Amino acid sequence: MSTPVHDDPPADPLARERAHLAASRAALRAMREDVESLDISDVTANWVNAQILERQIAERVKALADLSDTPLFFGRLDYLHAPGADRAEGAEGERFYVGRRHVHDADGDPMVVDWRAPVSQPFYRASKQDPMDLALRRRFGYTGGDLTAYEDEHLSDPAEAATTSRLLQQEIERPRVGPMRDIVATIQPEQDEIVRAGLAGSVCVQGGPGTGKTAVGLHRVAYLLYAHRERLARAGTLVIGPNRSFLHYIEQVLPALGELTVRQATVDDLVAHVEVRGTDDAVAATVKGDARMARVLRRALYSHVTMPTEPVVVVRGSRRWRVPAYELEEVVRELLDRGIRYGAAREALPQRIAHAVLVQMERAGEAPDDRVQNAVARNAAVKAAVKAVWPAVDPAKLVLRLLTDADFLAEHAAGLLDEEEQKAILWAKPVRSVKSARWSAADAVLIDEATDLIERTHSLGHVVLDEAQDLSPMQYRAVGRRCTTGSVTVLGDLAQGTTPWATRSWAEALAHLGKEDAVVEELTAGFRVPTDVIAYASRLLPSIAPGLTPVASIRENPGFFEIRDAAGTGDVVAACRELLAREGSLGLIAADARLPELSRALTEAGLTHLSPGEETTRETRLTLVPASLAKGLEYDYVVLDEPRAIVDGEPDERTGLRRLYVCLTRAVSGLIVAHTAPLPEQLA
Ligand SMILES: Nc1ncnc2c1ncn2[C@@H]1O[C@H](COP(=O)(O)OP(=O)(O)OP(=O)(O)O)[C@@H](O)[C@H]1O
Repeated sequence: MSTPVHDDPPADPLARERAHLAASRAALRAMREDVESLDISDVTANWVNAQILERQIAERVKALADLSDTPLFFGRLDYLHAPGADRAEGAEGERFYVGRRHVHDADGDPMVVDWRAPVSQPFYRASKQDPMDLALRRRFGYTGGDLTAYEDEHLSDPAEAATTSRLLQQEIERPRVGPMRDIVATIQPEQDEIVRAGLAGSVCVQGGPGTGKTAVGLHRVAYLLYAHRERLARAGTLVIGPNRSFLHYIEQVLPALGELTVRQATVDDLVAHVEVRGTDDAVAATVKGDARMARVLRRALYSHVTMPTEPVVVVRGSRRWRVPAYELEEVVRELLDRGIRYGAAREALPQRIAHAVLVQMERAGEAPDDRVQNAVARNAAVKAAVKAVWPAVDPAKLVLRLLTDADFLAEHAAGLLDEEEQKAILWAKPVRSVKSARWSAADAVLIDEATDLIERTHSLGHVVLDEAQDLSPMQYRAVGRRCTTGSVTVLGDLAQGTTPWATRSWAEALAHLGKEDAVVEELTAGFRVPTDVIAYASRLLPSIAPGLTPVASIRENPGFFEIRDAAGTGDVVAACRELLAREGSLGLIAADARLPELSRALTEAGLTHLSPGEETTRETRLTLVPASLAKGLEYDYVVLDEPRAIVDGEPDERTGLRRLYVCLTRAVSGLIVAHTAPLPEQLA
């Protein structure tokens, strides 16, 4: 519950602010009605244009919807001086209401300015040290859709001491239900710097659990789309997350910020050239994910190029033109040296050979034009030469051959992969075709690399890569080639890496991405996990990521934290029931292998439960979460079942402890750790 934090002076400023809210709502309604009533019959000459325009109008109407549960503005800024015309959306005013979207009155004067506009920036960044020309920053508190409170900071008044905002604190401590929500009203200065970093540069954020990495990444996309709308509309933006349930969890944040066009995908989605039906053991997957594989693939691909030994003889009319083998070789070498894609060079080769023929024709006194050159390039003899020298290669077949033909692999992996490594990735059984092969996720990444060697991958304007620490070098390369001409925001936590190939340093990761010049920022203020819980989980840090700064929780509510001896699943179910009596969502997190037993126990006890990615509602607030899917998610309360089993579920102790660190850091308001087996020594 928000309460007025301010004693209302007689003029009742709260009533005035409410009046501004009502007027802004009316103005937004008028803006929407304007768009709805647009008559496009005069301006559209044809049906296609009309369809496009209608769709744009429908989207605009949607963007102008007044969502009753999200406040139209959450802050007010009173400048000491009117901001310069170059900086402001409405330069003549000195007072601005900051909200999710721009609203103007009938004269076009701003009633609410977009949080992403330059004039809104001091709302997030101004401080007593640097008031940014603000006389007043006002935050609003809402109950339901009603404006019920406000809180002032007179940043330029030397007599007023700096305070922590109560409304901000209440917002951070609010219980969580359902999917992730936006944080526009409470973005912190260090977060805002990342959100508003320029489009040209890449940014890498290292941050412990709950420091807002995902939130920052999503708000950064929304900001970039605002600041560079046209460029990004052309080039496209993409958010990459670790799995479906995570993407479901975050998918509503951008639409809530008015951004409907951003694609969200997993790395597996990006490289889906073949159907993935197989798996690799850890050793094979690690070798396949190693950056050395890129060189193996390049060598294997270019082994198809052979130097010509025969001349090309082109017959035209009564004349024969002969390009000798040594001259063809020069052409091929020049194409190899230029470093263009395999496929592009293959396409250029016929024209190069034709050019050599044309030079001879000219020497013989003929005056051939472009049409002749094109005809020569299509000549059967030229085509046959190209096929022999620079054959077409199918990327999946190339990878298939490397994984099934020991000699072929040995030839191209020589000096790169040792014998053991080669053996690890060779398929045990012969495979007949690309279709029948049981491709693994790592294989699909290899095919993607080969595809890119042949044909350049389309590059986007901006890519946000979340939970990056789990990517293999080859996966980083796959992401990197999707933003060669754009920039990337990399978000991750080295302590939460749970793959055998997990990232050891951000410098290494950025090199694989091809973004060595990215700035690495660190976030250490924790918004999710209560102090006692994060302190407990941080005991694992020296074993899982020595050198990382532990997260400092900024939650004031100490939360609820208990470690219990459990006699069996009955006690785990009892702990769930106990926490369900409180407000908010509940996650029961357990080792993957323990899920069937726990699911049965919950059902028998009459507790309906969901799977991660399914939306919690007021009626069903319990989700049964396998440890392997807990990453990135959060619940108001968590019951953590049997830590030892979570550690033992992983191939090695360090990965196990990292998985446990992830699971321990999902709770917002409270955590019960229920164990029968002894706890790992770091936590005992
Ligand atoms: N400035 C903020 N104001 C209010 N809430 C915030 C703020 N920053 C982050 N949060 C909240 O803290 C929680 C954790 O944020 P988020 O999931 O982005 O963290 P993360 O760093 O990605 O965590 P993890 O590493 O565990 O995936 C979310 O509920 C988010 O909304």
